[in-house]
Amino acid sequence: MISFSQVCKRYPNGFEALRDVSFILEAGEMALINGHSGAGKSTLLRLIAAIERPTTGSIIVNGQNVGTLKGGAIPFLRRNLGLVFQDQKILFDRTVFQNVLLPLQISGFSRRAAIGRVRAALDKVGLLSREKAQPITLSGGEQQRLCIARAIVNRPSILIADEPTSNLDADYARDIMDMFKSFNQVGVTVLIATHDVELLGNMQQRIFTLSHGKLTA
Ligand SMILES: Nc1ncnc2c1ncn2[C@@H]1O[C@H](COP(=O)(O)OP(=O)(O)OP(=O)(O)O)[C@@H](O)[C@H]1O
Repeated sequence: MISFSQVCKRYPNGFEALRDVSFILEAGEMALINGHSGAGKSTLLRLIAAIERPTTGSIIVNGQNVGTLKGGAIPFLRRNLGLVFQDQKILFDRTVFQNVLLPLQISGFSRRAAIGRVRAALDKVGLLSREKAQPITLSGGEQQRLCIARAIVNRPSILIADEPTSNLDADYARDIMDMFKSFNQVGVTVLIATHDVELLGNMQQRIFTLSHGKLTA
């Protein structure tokens, strides 16, 4: 469950990116965050992952108060979060398999225990047959799938994605959205920021709209 209560985020330069934002996303729900460029979508997602801290208000993620979490507890919070953020670069000097293995190695899995999980994650995103490939040989849509495999390999209870369909054509974008829906259908809580209004037209999910840092719907 993700709960925001009267959250404000003011960056050090004084800019107020989020103002009095409150909402609850129940465990197992899926929602989209829509809004103009600069509306605060990425800021909201970064707060959930404790990449940024709220200035005021409280943010509860899986029962933990993320705003006051000590630095040492953050890796444990993130283990339960699958993050698909644009600044998480693919490692182009490693294979597809090795890219997905990395989060498990960081979590301390033995290679033997990790192999099955990596293959299961690649299978879910349709990239199992490309496990030995170099990421540079993947299409844009396949690279995005690789990022998703990397986000889900830890089997997180919450999946958060920032503009996961940007730069993809409509068919690929639909595929990626269908993938998120299928994760949600097996119980994962999913929150996706997108400004792709065309995509929103096809979605049955809850939609939060941000405008100049305020939740308007
Ligand atoms: N570290 C920062 N310091 C100062 N201002 C910031 C910082 N990060 C973001 N902002 C500002 O906060 C506002 C919200 O940014 P954010 O990236 O959350 O918007 P967004 O809705 O995700 O936009 P986009 O769709 O363009 O990615 C913007 O005006 C941005 O310039």
